[in-house]
Amino acid sequence: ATTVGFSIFIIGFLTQLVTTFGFPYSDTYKSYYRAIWSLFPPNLFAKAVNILGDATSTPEDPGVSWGRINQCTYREPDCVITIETIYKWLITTFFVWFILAIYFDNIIPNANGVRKSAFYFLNPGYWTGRGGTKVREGSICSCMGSTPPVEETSPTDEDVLAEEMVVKQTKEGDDIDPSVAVQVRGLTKTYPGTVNAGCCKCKRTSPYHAVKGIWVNLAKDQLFCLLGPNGAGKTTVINCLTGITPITGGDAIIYGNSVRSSIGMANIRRMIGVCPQFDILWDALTAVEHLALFASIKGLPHTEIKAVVGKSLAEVKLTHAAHVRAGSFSGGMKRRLSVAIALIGDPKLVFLDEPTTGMDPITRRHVWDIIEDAKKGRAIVLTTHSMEEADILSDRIAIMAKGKFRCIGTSIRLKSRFGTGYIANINFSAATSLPGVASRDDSHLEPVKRFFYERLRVKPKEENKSFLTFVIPHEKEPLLTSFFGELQDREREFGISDIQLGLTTLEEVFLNIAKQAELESSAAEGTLVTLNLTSGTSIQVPKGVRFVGIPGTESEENPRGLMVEVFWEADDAGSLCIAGHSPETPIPANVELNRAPSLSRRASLPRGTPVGFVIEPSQIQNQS
Ligand SMILES: Nc1ncnc2c1ncn2[C@@H]1O[C@H](COP(=O)(O)OP(=O)(O)OP(=O)(O)O)[C@@H](O)[C@H]1O
Repeated sequence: ATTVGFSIFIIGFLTQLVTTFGFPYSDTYKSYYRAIWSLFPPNLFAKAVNILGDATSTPEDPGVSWGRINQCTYREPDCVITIETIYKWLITTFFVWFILAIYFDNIIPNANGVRKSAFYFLNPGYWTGRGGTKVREGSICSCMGSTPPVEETSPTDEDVLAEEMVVKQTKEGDDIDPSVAVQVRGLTKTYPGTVNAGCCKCKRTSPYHAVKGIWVNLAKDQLFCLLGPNGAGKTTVINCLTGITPITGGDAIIYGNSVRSSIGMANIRRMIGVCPQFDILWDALTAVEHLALFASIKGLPHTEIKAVVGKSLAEVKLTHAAHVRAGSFSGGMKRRLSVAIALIGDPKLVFLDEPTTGMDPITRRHVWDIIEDAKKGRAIVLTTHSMEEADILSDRIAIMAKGKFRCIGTSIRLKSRFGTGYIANINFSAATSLPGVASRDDSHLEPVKRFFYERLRVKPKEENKSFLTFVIPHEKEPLLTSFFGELQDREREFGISDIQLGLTTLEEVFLNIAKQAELESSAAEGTLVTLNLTSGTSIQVPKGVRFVGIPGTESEENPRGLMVEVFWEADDAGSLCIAGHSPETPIPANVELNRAPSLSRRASLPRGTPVGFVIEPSQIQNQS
């Protein structure tokens, strides 16, 4: 901006200098030169100053009065322009530049690539406020704007497919269920890539398909949670639904308004509240000033603003900092203020993008209560990396990865479909587990471990002297009633103080889904990570793989070679990384071995790095 401003200043200075020396306001020059030159107001201003100078250079000169603004001074023998004409030109060019500024402001893409069509003003909807024009994205230069379409693929998950069918049916009938607040119809978003325009051609980085066709109905009075690893596309979905970034394909209908239409988007903006992922606050404004500003933007009557702001501040526990500038707030205080801004003015739809990031546990729970209360009478879309938050607040959850929904449903449904089963926690009474009382070792655990193994064929996942944790697969479900009945009857005999049975956690579901997505994409793209085996060697394995065969381990004793189970965890950024691996075990006899690399980009690997071969989990599970 500084460079542009400085350039305009230099150009203005030069053109005025040229005007002062007589160009083009004399008979020597054609009239169309003067017309073109006069389109730039500083040139006219320079000419007007010249005329005034000529009219007042000596005490005898008469000057310029209203009565003589249409007359030239005697110092101008070739009188081609008067002060009156200059006034007319200045007024006309003011309107011309003003209209052009509005026009270019509409058609030049903003920071997020949103723009209107070049002929938006020809659409009657623009003037009548009905229908509106289509919101466009990308540059007005065609070589910069074209992006390849997203490849259409059917969802592999039955619930995601069922949701898509429900939306498609209502879309065809165009009668949206009144309980639906938002209907997302095949939303796609492709970032066009960055462009470097050379003198002859455009150079661009490849486009990126951030969202690849999402179909979903979001109900009123419910909180819909979007989960997914970093880069899954959650924020992009929110940005598309709030009009921050234009959608590439599909549509979304929010309370009857399409996000593709400029008027629809204007209506949507009036009924939504947004807490963006990164706080957009003014350092110089206080908390009260922020809330009062947003309350008046949302159209709250001035008489109510003070009370509403006070209530909002109390809800997010910021009353003590009401008159403190936001620039001196801690990260957690800024998030709370952003949440309060999103909820002010009673919006019908609220987007909360990772609202509790950086909050301490007490404040976080308090904000959860606020969000829970806020569900009444509105729909909420939440993204979070906290599985606890998702579990507590969500009515429905969708897990996204690589721009697609991988699963959708209630927390219980996801846990029962994608979790490994049930978790049983067995706590032992103090008498048996306290050191020095009954036993110093953990021999009291053995009968229970045996009991679990004999009846359910499961070994403990975690153990210490006072508790055992078992993961029980779904397929053992029919045995569980009698099993736990018997365990309860023998509680005293085993020294058990407490038995807890629950579904596996949402975190486990999340990791399973993320792993599956990583596996798919690594197969397609060739993403490999190094697995350092405890035996000392290293192999490359596809990200997210569970069972992997180790090349070069075939021996007389183990003719099929050895394999390991790889354990994964999410790092702080939400990406999958290796947490460890199981001991190396012989590959079972009837596992089908496909040693051919399934990866397309082996050439990019360091030379001589062995690549583990993937063994389908179903083949291993069939063994047990
Ligand atoms: N303006 C942009 N131009 C190009 N690519 C972008 C742009 N914004 C986002 N992306 C890419 O789109 C993908 C999805 O990004 P998005 O921010 O929606 O992910 P997310 O699921 O919200 O991640 P996080 O959990 O880290 O917030 C990422 O790979 C990101 O790099």
